[in-house]
Amino acid sequence: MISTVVPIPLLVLNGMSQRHLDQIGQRFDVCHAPTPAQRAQAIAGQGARFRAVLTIGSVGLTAQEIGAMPALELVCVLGAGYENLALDAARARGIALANGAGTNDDCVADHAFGLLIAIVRGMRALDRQCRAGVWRDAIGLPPNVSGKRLGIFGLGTIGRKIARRAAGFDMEIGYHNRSPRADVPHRYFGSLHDLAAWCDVLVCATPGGPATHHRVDAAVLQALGPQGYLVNIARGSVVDTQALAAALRERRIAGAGLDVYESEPAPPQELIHLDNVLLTPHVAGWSPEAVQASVNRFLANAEGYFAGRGVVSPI
Ligand SMILES: NC(=O)C1=CN([C@@H]2O[C@H](COP(=O)(O)OP(=O)(O)OC[C@H]3O[C@@H](n4cnc5c(N)ncnc54)[C@H](O)[C@@H]3O)[C@@H](O)[C@H]2O)C=CC1
Ligand SMILES: O=CC(=O)O
Repeated sequence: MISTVVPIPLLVLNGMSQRHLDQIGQRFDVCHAPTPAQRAQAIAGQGARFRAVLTIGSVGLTAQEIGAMPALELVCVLGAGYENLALDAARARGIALANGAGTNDDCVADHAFGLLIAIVRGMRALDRQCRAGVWRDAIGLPPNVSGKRLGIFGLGTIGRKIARRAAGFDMEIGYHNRSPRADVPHRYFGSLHDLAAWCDVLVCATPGGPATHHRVDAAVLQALGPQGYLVNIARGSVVDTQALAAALRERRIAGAGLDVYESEPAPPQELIHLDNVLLTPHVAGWSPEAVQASVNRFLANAEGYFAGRGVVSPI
């Protein structure tokens, strides 16, 4: 039987594999525009027909673009963050909003913990020294991870997954959120500065955006201290890059493991020559499993919305 249902026009702004575009294309009329030029051209030429947009946090969607799509009803982001999505403009239009909360949390928590272990145990330097024939007695021994104090800035979906992993290492766990959570046994700190002064490793797992901009500043790094480590899998904007580079250079903190940067899509020049920092290319939330789960969540959100049931994971 030939279907007479007309597929709904969907603008996809993020990079995506052909396999996933094909999966989405079975149900939607996909226009894939991952480069700035393609995006501008798609919105200028076909803006009037799109009823849905798929994007990611870093790529976002601006108020001006929303204004150029009069039929737009639904905006979804793959993954968790949505810091560059013009929420106010979308809400003012009554546009439904959804993200992929919880689709990549295990992947991010694994990655955060990988960075944590690698920086505390000094894996980067050990690897280099081992290849150069430097053996154990000639180096300073890196400390234990087990038993250390972990401070989590942003104890949400991902922060709690990091805490679960830390519990397996007998770490003491403290956290800072805007307010304490009733559903966790961990110690709450009303100030990020106090959390940093208490912990051995500070992990950032908050959203980006103005409310968290440069919350990890020179004073917080000073409180973390020369034996302290920083892990950032949240957003680059959460950490003041200049303050971090100075603290690492002057050994006012022991080390850092970073997945996200203010300067994406590249790490800052100030950091790349430093030995006490481990850098990964904003990949913490991206694994084949996590991407597939995010695509499936997008389909559940979009199909739910267009079937009149509403989205599964609203923003
Ligand atoms: N590096 C990567 O590949 C990935 C990074 N992320 C980042 O992780 C973030 C967190 O994701 P989820 O845990 O799913 O979000 P979530 O919303 O479940 O948790 C965020 C937590 O941060 C806290 N928070 C928010 N604003 C705050 C503020 N101003 N001060 C103190 N605490 C605040 C919230 O209370 C909440 O507990 C995302 O928004 C995204 O930016 C997420 C996935 C992958
Ligand atoms: O950065 C990735 C996300 O899921 O947010």
